[in-house]
Amino acid sequence: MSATVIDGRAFAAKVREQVGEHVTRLKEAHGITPGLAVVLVGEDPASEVYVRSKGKMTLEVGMKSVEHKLSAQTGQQELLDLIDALNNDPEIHGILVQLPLPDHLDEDLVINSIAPAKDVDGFHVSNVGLLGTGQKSMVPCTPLGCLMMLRAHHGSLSGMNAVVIGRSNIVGKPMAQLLLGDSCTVTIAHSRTKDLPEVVRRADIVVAAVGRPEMVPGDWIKPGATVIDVGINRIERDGKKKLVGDADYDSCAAVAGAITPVPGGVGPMTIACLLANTVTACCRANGLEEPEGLTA
Ligand SMILES: NC(=O)C1=CN([C@@H]2O[C@H](COP(=O)(O)OP(=O)(O)OC[C@H]3O[C@@H](n4cnc5c(N)ncnc54)[C@H](OP(=O)(O)O)[C@@H]3O)[C@@H](O)[C@H]2O)C=CC1
Ligand SMILES: Nc1nc(=O)c2c([nH]1)NC[C@@H]1CN(c3ccc(C(=O)N[C@@H](CCC(=O)O)C(=O)O)cc3)C=[N+]21
Ligand SMILES: [Mg+2]
Repeated sequence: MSATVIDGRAFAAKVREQVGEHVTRLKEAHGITPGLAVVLVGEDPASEVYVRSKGKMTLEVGMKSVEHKLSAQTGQQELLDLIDALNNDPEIHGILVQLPLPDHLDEDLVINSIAPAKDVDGFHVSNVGLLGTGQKSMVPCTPLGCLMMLRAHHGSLSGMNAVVIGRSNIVGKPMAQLLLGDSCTVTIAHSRTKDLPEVVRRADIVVAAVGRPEMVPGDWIKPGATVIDVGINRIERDGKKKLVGDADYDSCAAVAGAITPVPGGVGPMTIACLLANTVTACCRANGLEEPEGLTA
């Protein structure tokens, strides 16, 4: 048996199409164009690729896209002043500050200076608290994209055993919250977890968000389980540059029931959810009914 490949690229295209329809409706019925601002500090080449692709897709769905590229030496106050200006700009509905920030900047302080209603990453402490207590919030894009694919594949997730490998604030922890919200029995594993293979073997759903190339082998996977691979790792093999996930794709696909590939899985869904969150933020800011099916 071989796994169903969950096509994140195709799924993301459908989400963007829905987002585009809402953007058209906002423009035609209300004269409003949703706007997203992306702030990039320093010149990490991988981040620049990602920021460019976000900008392109933002324009494709008809939204306004603004990029602020600041030098790696940007001071904390300068960055806070820019965020303050974006917070007060009525044409901007979503603000994303690309992480990680250079070491001299206080990431928590910067993220928490974004107006929660414009925090389309869902990283502000007030959105984290709202998500954790089951209240309406902005939901982090990567976990939201994973949840959408899981719901589409399984229908209900109720009662399933989910193991999330990784406990970061941007992926692992919010992913666990969303799975709990859908009534999974959730285990969060991390670098101190004892006997990780045994823990993973109990999972009906495995979400790998570790940042270690091909760390999860097929013999950790319960036959028929669903593997969601969040990892984006750039490696070189046989002299060629390659992008691989945190799961060893071939051996996992041989035993899993379903699996997301890298590239073409979670990554494109992350960007589609960013656009979805921007439309949601725009609707909320204007007291309009928000799109259905585009949030948790
Ligand atoms: N597709 C997408 O859209 C996105 C992809 N990513 C990718 O996802 C991956 C994870 O990102 P992120 O959450 O930011 O990473 P972090 O580095 O912030 O967190 C990694 C987590 O993995 C855990 N970990 C590390 N080594 C092991 C191990 N040997 N066994 C078990 N757990 C381990 C760490 O544990 P501990 O806490 O104990 O240190 C930590 O909790 C990366 O590859 C990143 O590039 C990230 C964001 C979006
Ligand atoms: N504030 C903030 N929010 C983020 O959401 C955020 C961030 N900072 N910092 C970096 C990580 C990483 N991330 C990715 C999103 C999409 C792809 C993506 O589209 N990947 C393509 C491949 C792209 C390629 O070829 O390089 C794919 O998987 O198919 C990758 C990585 C969002 N992040
Ligand atoms: Mg980190």
